[in-house]
Amino acid sequence: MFSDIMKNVKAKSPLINVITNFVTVNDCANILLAAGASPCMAYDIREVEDIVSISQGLVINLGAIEDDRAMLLSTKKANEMKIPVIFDPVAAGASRLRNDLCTEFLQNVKFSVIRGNISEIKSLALGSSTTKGVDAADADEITENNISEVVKMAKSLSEKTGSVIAISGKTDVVADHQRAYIIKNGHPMMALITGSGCMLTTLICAYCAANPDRIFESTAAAVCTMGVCGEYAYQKTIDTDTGTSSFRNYLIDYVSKLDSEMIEERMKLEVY
Ligand SMILES: Nc1ncnc2c1ncn2[C@@H]1O[C@H](COP(=O)(O)OP(=O)(O)O)[C@@H](O)[C@H]1O
Ligand SMILES: Cc1ncsc1CCOP(=O)(O)O
Ligand SMILES: [Mg+2]
Repeated sequence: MFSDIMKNVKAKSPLINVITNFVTVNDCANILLAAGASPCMAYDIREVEDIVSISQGLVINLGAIEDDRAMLLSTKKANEMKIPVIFDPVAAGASRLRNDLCTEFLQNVKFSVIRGNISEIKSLALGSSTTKGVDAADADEITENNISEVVKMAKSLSEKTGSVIAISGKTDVVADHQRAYIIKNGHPMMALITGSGCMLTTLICAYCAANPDRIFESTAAAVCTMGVCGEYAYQKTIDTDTGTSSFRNYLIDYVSKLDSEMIEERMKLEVY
C-alpha cells in the first residue's frame, strides 16, 4: 500500500528544513537520515528564506519558541514555492504565547499537515487548554467511546484549515475533510521518551516532500512507519534487556531498516 511512497523518499532524498526545539532537534535530524531524507535545521532569520528556497519540505515545531519571525518568514517562502509545510503545535493550550502563535499561524500559513497529540489538536480545534505541557492529558485519551467525536473534530479542523490532520497517541487518526484512517500501531514506551511526536512530524514531512501530490496517504504511511518501528524497537528492548534510552536508538534503527513488507505485515490501519 505504501511501498512507492517509501521508495520515493529514498530515491529523491528530499532536503527538509526543520525549525524545531533544542530538546529533540538531533533526533529529528537522525530520523530524516534514517528514512533516506536530508536534514537542515536552519532557524536564523537572516538565512531561513535562502535555505527554504533549496528545500523540498519545511517543519515548524513550537516546542521551544526562539524566533517566531523566522518561522513566519520561512512558511511564507515555502507557501510561495508550494512545498509541503508541516506544523507541530507542541503544548498548544499551555500558554498564551503558544495559543496566540497558533492562531497567527493558522490564519497566515497554508499547512499541508498539522500533527499533534490529542490535547494539542483539541486546543486548535476547540480552544481547550487541557494539555499536560508537551504531553497529552490522560483525560483526553482516544477511546472506543469518543473516537467518532474525535474523527468529527479532525475532519472539521481539516475543513477549516485545508490541512490533513494527524492525531497521535495509543490510537492515531489521520483525517482530511472527508476521509479518516485509524491506526493502532505503536507501543506505550514511545510516550516514555521525549521526541517521538517531533520525530513523527518530521518523518511526515519527508514522506510528503517526496510525494507532494499524495499528502493524505504519505501522512498515513509515516504514521504507520513510526508505529510499526515502535513495536519492533520495543521487542528489541526486551530481547536485549535494556530500557528507554536504548529504545530511542532502536526506534531510529528500525526506521533505517524498515521496508514496505515489514510495514504491511504489522500495519493495523482501518478506514473509519
Ligand atoms: N500508548 C501508546 N501506544 C502506542 N503508541 C503510542 C502510545 N503513545 C504514543 N504512541 C506513539 O508515539 C508517537 C508520538 O505520539 P505522541 O506521544 O502522541 O506525541 P507527542 O510526543 O507529541 O505527545 C506516535 O507514533 C504514537 O502513535
Ligand atoms: C520536553 C519538551 N519541552 C519543550 S519541547 C519538548 C519536546 C517535546 O517532544 P515530543 O512532543 O516529541 O515529546
Ligand atoms: Mg509533541
